[in-house]
Amino acid sequence: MQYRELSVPGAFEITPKQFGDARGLFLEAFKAGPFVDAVGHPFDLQQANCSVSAAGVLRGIHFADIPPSQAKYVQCLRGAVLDVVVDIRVGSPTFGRWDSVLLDDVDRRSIYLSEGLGHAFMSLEDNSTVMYLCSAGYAPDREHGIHPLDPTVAIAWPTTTRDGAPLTPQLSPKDEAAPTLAEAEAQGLLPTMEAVSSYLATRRDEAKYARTGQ
Ligand SMILES: Cc1cn([C@H]2C[C@H](O)[C@@H](COP(=O)(O)OP(=O)(O)O[C@H]3O[C@@H](C)C(=O)[C@@H](O)[C@H]3O)O2)c(=O)[nH]c1=O
Repeated sequence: MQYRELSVPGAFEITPKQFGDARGLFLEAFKAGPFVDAVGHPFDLQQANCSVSAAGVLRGIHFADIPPSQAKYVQCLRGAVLDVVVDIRVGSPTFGRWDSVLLDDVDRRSIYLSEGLGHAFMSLEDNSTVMYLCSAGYAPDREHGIHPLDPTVAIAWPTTTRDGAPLTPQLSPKDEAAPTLAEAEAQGLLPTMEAVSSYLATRRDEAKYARTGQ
């Protein structure tokens, strides 16, 4: 299992080792040790989600108020999605930057997004099945969105499926009505880098105390 930090700090691509045999294959989908080594504190599992999406479905860009926000460890069990992380932390040196990982049933990668980051994905084929672990329970009143087609963020969403068929983005009414990044910032909805850093420092201190007693 290999962790690679993306160009948005706090987000990682995780590539598992797959063991194929006559029966099929096996892989470790999540492991606590490598996670702590890469991220600096344990993953606090509070909820696991699953969504199934037709080709072209575009979910996000979503984020939750901090503290505690909601960190996510995402994988695609069937089909393929382009999974995107957006730096929406006001004061971050990489504010507004996005990065992506192809999650599919071939390489079976995961992406981890720490607290305070924006998350979105587009399904690249029918029935793409995404499973993700969350560090906090769903709190609808604390969830927010940014329009995934905001031209300032300018995410390069795929225009075709893996087979080359054209894709039309399909958004929920809630995501269609979401503000741009600039509007969300003006409305005071975005997390600050300071709040994120302070929350993560507490998580790391707690983890160190649990390990060493000091
Ligand atoms: C996210 C969520 C939704 N729901 C319900 C609310 C609603 O009726 C239905 C669909 O919700 P949404 O339209 O918000 O689903 P969706 O657009 O798939 O939202 C998800 O998008 C991705 C990108 C994320 O990062 C997730 O955290 C989550 O925000 O499911 C829950 O009961 N629990 C949950 O944790």
